[in-house]
Amino acid sequence: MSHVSPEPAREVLTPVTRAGRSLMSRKANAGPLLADHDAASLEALLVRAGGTPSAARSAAGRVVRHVFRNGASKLQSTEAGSTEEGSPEGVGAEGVSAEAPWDRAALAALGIGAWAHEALLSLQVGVSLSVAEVVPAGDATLRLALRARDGALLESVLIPGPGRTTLCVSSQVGCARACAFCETGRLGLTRQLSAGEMVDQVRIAQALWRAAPGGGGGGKPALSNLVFMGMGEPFDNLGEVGRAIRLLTDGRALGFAQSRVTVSTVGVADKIEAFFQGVPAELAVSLNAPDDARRQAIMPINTRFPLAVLREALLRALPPGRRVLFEYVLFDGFNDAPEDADLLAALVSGIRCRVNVIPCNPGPDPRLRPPSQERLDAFVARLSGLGVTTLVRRPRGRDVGGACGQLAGLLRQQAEQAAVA
Ligand SMILES: C[S@@+](CC[C@H](N)C(=O)[O-])C[C@H]1O[C@@H](n2cnc3c(N)ncnc32)[C@H](O)[C@@H]1O
Ligand code: SF4
Repeated sequence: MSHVSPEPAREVLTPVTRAGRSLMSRKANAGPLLADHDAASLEALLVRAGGTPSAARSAAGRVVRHVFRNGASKLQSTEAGSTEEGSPEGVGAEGVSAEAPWDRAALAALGIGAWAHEALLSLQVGVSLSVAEVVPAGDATLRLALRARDGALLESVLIPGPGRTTLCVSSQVGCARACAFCETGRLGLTRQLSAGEMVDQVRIAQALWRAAPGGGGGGKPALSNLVFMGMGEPFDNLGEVGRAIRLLTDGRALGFAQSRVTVSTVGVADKIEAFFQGVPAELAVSLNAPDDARRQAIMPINTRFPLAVLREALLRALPPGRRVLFEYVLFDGFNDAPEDADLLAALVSGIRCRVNVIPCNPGPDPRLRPPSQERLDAFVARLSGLGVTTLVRRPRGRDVGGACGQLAGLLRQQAEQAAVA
């Protein structure tokens, strides 16, 4: 558990670019968020405020139910069709408003004593992000550009499916890991997101989806699945990611099933054990190459954690009955030969897993292109033939820059405008 901090960070990690230059100030922020807490850290806060452990636990439980479960039904998107920066067709929202009442009377009505009121009312319960842009793709995917209280821009992607609706959540603004094929990696790291900012991506998406024609109760499946596969490397922000997921999966709060929440890591091997011990979610690991030489060429993380180290860490930490989802982005002529499927099968052998094969989306390096359908089919057939459970992840939202590895759009526009000015 050493990497999963029990307390919300009062100040996020120093925001720096890859060049080490400070980009963002959080001074403008209007105070700590209730959603930065899970029930356990809220309980600890209430003990510090003078409550007994049992009174604090009971009050924390009532508060998370009031704000995140009962309050969720009151969250609404406002002004459909109008956004801060434009009026996309279909779903649109200026913001998300009308949360649960939050004052002394509301707390008293919950049976929470006056001893806890000041500490609780110092926390903001409103959604901390505003909707900057909602961009619908041709395949019904929605790319959501969201603005934090300090002006930082981040993106989430809502992916409706026939049987389920999934939200792709960001864990950082940018990413420090610099994978050659990923637009987010090209940005460098701007700053960490807090747990509350991750929870608020979900709260906003839920409200927008409910308001969408046919969304939510209107016949389309409700938002039920979360994948931490948006901007950023979740294991580089594991304390906040863990706290967000504990709140998201708390039955009194947002109530997502652990089996429907997946965290994807680039392969930060020394945090895998902490993940399994402290985060109630499934694990995905991005492999993307079948040997060290090629992985190193496109993923700088491989220098620190080569494939053998990653494999060893997984074998050691994977709890009984659990399995890993391996992600393998397929690049034409680079890692998609039949012999590469053989190497990949050997790499994952002995690990309970599935492999998700992902045809590459256009990214920063024009030399990395998706394979032909024939090569994709041949690779999948070869891997499956070796006994590896293999699925193909079809690109969603590619036409609006919302597919895997493409999230960076608004941030890059902003940087380009700043360069011109
Ligand atoms: C954007 S990452 C975020 C999560 C985490 N940082 C990671 O790398 O696993 C989510 C997934 O997108 C994949 N990805 C990145 N760039 C891509 C691209 N251009 N085409 C297809 N998938 C890509 C990554 O390999 C990873 O499996
Ligand atoms: S693939 Fe993941 S780890 Fe690599 S740069 Fe993109 S977001 Fe970061």
